Amino acid sequence: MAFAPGLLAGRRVLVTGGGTGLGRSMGRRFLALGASLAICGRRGDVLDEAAASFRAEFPDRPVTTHVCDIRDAAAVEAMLDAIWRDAPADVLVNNAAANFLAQTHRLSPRAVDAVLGTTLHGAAYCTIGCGRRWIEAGRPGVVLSILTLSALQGGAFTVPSAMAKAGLLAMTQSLAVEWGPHGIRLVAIAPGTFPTESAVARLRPGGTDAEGVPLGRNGRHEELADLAAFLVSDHAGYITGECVVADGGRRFLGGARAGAQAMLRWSDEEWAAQRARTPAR
Ligand SMILES: CCCCCCCCC/C=C/C(=O)SCCNC(=O)CCNC(=O)[C@H](O)C(C)(C)COP(=O)(O)OP(=O)(O)OC[C@H]1O[C@@H](n2cnc3c(N)ncnc32)[C@H](O)[C@@H]1OP(=O)(O)O
Ligand SMILES: NC(=O)C1=CN([C@@H]2O[C@H](COP(=O)(O)OP(=O)(O)OC[C@H]3O[C@@H](n4cnc5c(N)ncnc54)[C@H](OP(=O)(O)O)[C@@H]3O)[C@@H](O)[C@H]2O)C=CC1
Repeated sequence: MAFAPGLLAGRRVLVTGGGTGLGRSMGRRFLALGASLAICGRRGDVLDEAAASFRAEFPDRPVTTHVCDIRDAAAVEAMLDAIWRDAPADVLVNNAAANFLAQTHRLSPRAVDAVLGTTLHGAAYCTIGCGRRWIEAGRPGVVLSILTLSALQGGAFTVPSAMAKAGLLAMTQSLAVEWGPHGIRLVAIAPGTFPTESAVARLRPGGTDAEGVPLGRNGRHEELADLAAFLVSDHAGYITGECVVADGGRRFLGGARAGAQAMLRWSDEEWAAQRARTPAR
């Protein structure tokens, strides 16, 4: 571990989508650094399994689970009320997101809403709900949003996701100003490829080789977790409104997202096959 073990001692962190993938890896690192953790998602069994694994590894660290569809603003408020009843959260990590590969001209309104509803609206509800509580109580706070490279450079075939993540970047920059006087920091990470079961199935039909990555490999979960821990800690106390890219240099090799060049030539059959192998959730 790269940091002093007590780096996040006494901090209460809420990670949306913290039962799987990168959210789970970040949550684990926050616990290891002394934080207590709340995780949310739509599937209670997934959250319970993650919490059991956390408790087995960190028996003295509090972990709570919250079944919550963040697309539902009232459900987000109810979750935040439940968390605050124990004690106020200090850190929010906007990690939950929805995404799939699709040709944009074929997206239905419901498909657009499915992505924007979670990735943009859900993160906005969580951020505003935490910010309002912090400001009313005169408490500081930190919001870390997990973006993607497409927030910075567009993302063909994942257009609603790119739109949503770009919106979160605008939120980060805007609220850094508006909420700065209240001692609230907003920071973001734009990860390159950090393989997770869900993202591989949805977004990398051809596998996860590191083509187009100057450093020659994909990201490791512990590298993202280290960066997240630093950014939410007091060591990053003068950083706000900033987005840190962790992509092994991929952004500088060319514009198109890895894989998009081949997708430009996919047939209708190949798109149908990709749709068929994309898990519903
Ligand atoms: C390592 C890797 C590096 C990857 C490197 C690149 C990284 C990119 C950065 C982003 C990464 C991520 O976000 S990774 C995170 C990915 N994780 C997730 O997506 C988890 C959550 N996702 C989900 O729950 C589902 O996939 C999702 C469809 C979004 C929502 O599920 P719901 O049950 O709410 O919705 P559904 O009822 O199934 O579908 C709603 C509508 O969307 C349509 N729809 C559903 N799937 C569709 C599809 N594939 N193509 C077109 N349209 C689709 C349906 O037909 C519906 O429209 P109608 O037919 O009109 O009714
Ligand atoms: N993996 C990668 O290479 C990259 C990932 N990212 C970003 O990292 C983050 C995590 O991605 P990753 O770990 O790969 O993917 P996952 O699919 O594993 O993570 C998404 C999590 O969000 C939860 N979630 C989805 N929709 C909702 C909702 N409506 N309400 C509440 N929770 C929801 C899911 O749980 P449930 O389904 O139970 O609700 C799941 O736990 C995302 O923001 C993604 O955009 C960015 C760039 C690259």
